[in-house]
Amino acid sequence: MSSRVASSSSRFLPNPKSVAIVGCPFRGGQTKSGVEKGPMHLIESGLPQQLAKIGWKVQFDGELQFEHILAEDDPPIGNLKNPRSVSRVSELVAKVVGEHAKNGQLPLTLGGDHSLAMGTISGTLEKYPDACVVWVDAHADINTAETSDSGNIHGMPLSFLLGIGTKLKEFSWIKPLLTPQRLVYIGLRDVDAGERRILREHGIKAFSMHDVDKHGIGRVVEMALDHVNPGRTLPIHMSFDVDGLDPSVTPSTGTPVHGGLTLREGRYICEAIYETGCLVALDIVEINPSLVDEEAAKKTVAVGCSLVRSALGESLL
Ligand SMILES: NC(=[NH2+])NCCC[C@H](N)C(=O)O
Ligand SMILES: [Mn+2]
Ligand SMILES: [Mn+2]
Repeated sequence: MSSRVASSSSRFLPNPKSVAIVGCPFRGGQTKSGVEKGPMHLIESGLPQQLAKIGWKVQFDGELQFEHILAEDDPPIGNLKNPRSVSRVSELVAKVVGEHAKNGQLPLTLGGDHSLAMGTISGTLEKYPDACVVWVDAHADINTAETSDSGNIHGMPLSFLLGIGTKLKEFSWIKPLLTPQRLVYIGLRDVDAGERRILREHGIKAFSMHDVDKHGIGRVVEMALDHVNPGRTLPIHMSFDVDGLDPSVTPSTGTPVHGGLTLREGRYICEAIYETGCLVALDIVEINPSLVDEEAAKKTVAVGCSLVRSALGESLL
């Protein structure tokens, strides 16, 4: 079994295994405070040491500093909240993630809210223009300024990456390099009406919780990969929103939705992606330690760490 992993893992995984942790204490893509504390909780609960223990060389130089680039005056554009801050932070994240990828490291981005994926995926596509995206989430995060009811940009990163919706000069740094065939979802169960339309019109493949119940997680991951990465030859960026898991597993998150993935299903997704040997970047986002009691926050952080370890090969040693 280890030889299977070793042979396939050489395709894109850095050798020796080297991960660069990008801590992003950012909350401007949504309105609840606390999600900016997610990265430090993951770090302080021992994530770097855990990754070192499973054979990774870990670089972590402290969290990214955003204060100096946050817009002092950031009125909504249309209904978009904090648009300039979201844009500037993501642009910085894109640079940092892109540089780590070019250095041959696997960038591991700790959020922060999911608007950061505009940056992380842009950074990945700089180095790997043909990368595909596996998006694990309760939500589709593909609203445009026109379809979003909330105006929260964490519900929109994919529309920017795909170049769907009105172009805004504030976000003109984003190259819409992602194509609808290179994106696949797992775990969806709270998709807005406008988002359904977008998914349908662009033929974007999504595996909802209904599909997980019907086929089982093993088959769902296989079908998802067959869709975006049929020969397992393309690099994979996995963007994991912890609200993809059931709130009983990850209670401490800003937009929980019942009926989600079990802990094992979440970890299985991560293990299966690792097993392809194609993982080049990983995001873990939307842990908000301030929303529930301390015990539930701790539990959510511990689950976040376990997802990362699974995606970096812990269970397949
Ligand atoms: N990354 C997230 N948790 N996104 C939640 C998005 C919820 C809703 N669809 C919205 O646009 O506001
Ligand atoms: Mn979500
Ligand atoms: Mn999300």
